[in-house]
Amino acid sequence: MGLVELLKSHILCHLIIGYVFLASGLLVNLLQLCTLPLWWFNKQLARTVNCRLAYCISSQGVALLDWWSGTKCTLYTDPKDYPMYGKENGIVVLNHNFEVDFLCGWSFCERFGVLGSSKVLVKKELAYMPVIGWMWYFLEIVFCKRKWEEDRIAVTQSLKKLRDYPENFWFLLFCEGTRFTAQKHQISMEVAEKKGLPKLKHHLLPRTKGFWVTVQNLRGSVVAVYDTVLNFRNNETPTLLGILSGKKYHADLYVRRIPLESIPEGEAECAAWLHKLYQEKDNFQEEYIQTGRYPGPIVNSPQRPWPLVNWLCWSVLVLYPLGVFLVSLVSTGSTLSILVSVAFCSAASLVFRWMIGQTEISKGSGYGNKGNNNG
Ligand SMILES: CC/C=C\C/C=C\C/C=C\C/C=C\C/C=C\C/C=C\CCC(=O)SCCNC(=O)CCNC(=O)[C@H](O)C(C)(C)COP(=O)(O)OP(=O)(O)OC[C@H]1O[C@@H](n2cnc3c(N)ncnc32)[C@H](O)[C@@H]1OP(=O)(O)O
Ligand SMILES: CCCCCCCCCCCCCCCC(=O)OC[C@@H](O)COP(=O)(O)O
Repeated sequence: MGLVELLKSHILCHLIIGYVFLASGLLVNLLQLCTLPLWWFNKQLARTVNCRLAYCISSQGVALLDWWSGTKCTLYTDPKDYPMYGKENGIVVLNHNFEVDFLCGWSFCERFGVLGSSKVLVKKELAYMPVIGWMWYFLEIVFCKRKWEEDRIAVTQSLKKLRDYPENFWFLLFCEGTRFTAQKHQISMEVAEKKGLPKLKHHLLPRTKGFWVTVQNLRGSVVAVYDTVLNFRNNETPTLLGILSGKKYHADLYVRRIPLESIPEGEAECAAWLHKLYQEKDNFQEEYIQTGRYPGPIVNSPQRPWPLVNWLCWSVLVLYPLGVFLVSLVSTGSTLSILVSVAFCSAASLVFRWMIGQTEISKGSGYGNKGNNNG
């Protein structure tokens, strides 16, 4: 292990990264709160400002993936569709097998200039997470309880609000509704059998209601569905802790652009369309496993320097006062103030570790397991 690798895996570096993320993130959350009065007299300006502020937070995740760990993300897509990416609104349908799939998604959003405005249908539990969850509230992210009877009205209302969004956005849908585990897969295939649907080898059976309601409510403002499949080379299953420790991975993303007008309007027809899409996704996944690649060519989608610039700026801004504070604490501080500071830092590290824990599949929800939500 070289010196740089050793340094990247050192806990002190992780604590510094965590501190920069939490301190800058909470500061941005505070700035977002200050934009509230703006919503009353210029809503579109408030939305644009919030997209820029959100970029300050989510691009730190991209900097960590692209610049700190050096993870590469390769894009397979039709070159004639490439110029449309980032220039139109799209619904992204992605497989949900990896703990860092959201970071790879963010990395692609960044490359196409839609990171600040990116949207997702996300489980309600994440709304309460400091920094990210609070940022999402101001971005008008759509939250769901994964209970259709309770979600139907709230999700529809949130989607309708996005119709006049002033920035281009990608709306991410993990239609499987939860991360893939062997047990959830077995249960969902029992459901597939009961419904007379073909079995999927690499995906859970998609939940169709969220997709249908999204397509219905965003018709006219969203132009296409991006069917996407994500995998990592060498059968790796990356973790956020691995990335934080500087471990380099190689992601391959397949993107297929499907015009929205080709998707049926009726609920049953739309659900059948989605089931067929997942059968095709399953075939792309199988092809990747067998050959190490997807159909179609690789298209170069270069990284931009802005996440790194953003990260460095925030680091200077929040590390300088910390340095000044620590020096004065050591030189003039009482034992009590030193103890209080140590306790505060320990609490902040625990919060950061808890946030990382939210990405871990082993700590995932029981949604989709037997006896839990229609399982
Ligand atoms: C060029 C590059 C392009 C792209 C780059 C890629 C990506 C970048 C894009 C954007 C990035 C943006 C942000 C990313 C950042 C962070 C996001 C991170 C993660 C958060 C994600 C989550 O939180 S996922 C969890 C929440 N989301 C969802 O659940 C969505 C899917 N779910 C639905 O749509 C659901 O329908 C619902 C949530 C709306 C409602 O849930 P409910 O459980 O009530 O669902 P249903 O009513 O649909 O389910 C009941 C039906 O399902 C059948 N059933 C029963 N058991 C099962 C089972 N085990 N598996 C499958 N189906 C089952 C049941 O029989 C019912 O059938 P019906 O026939 O009656 O419908
Ligand atoms: C320097 C920057 C550091 C960035 C690190 C950010 C810290 C962690 C942020 C956590 C962001 C939360 C996103 C995780 C989302 C996720 O993957 O949710 C899973 C859900 O889909 C399904 O849940 P489940 O049913 O439990 O599988």
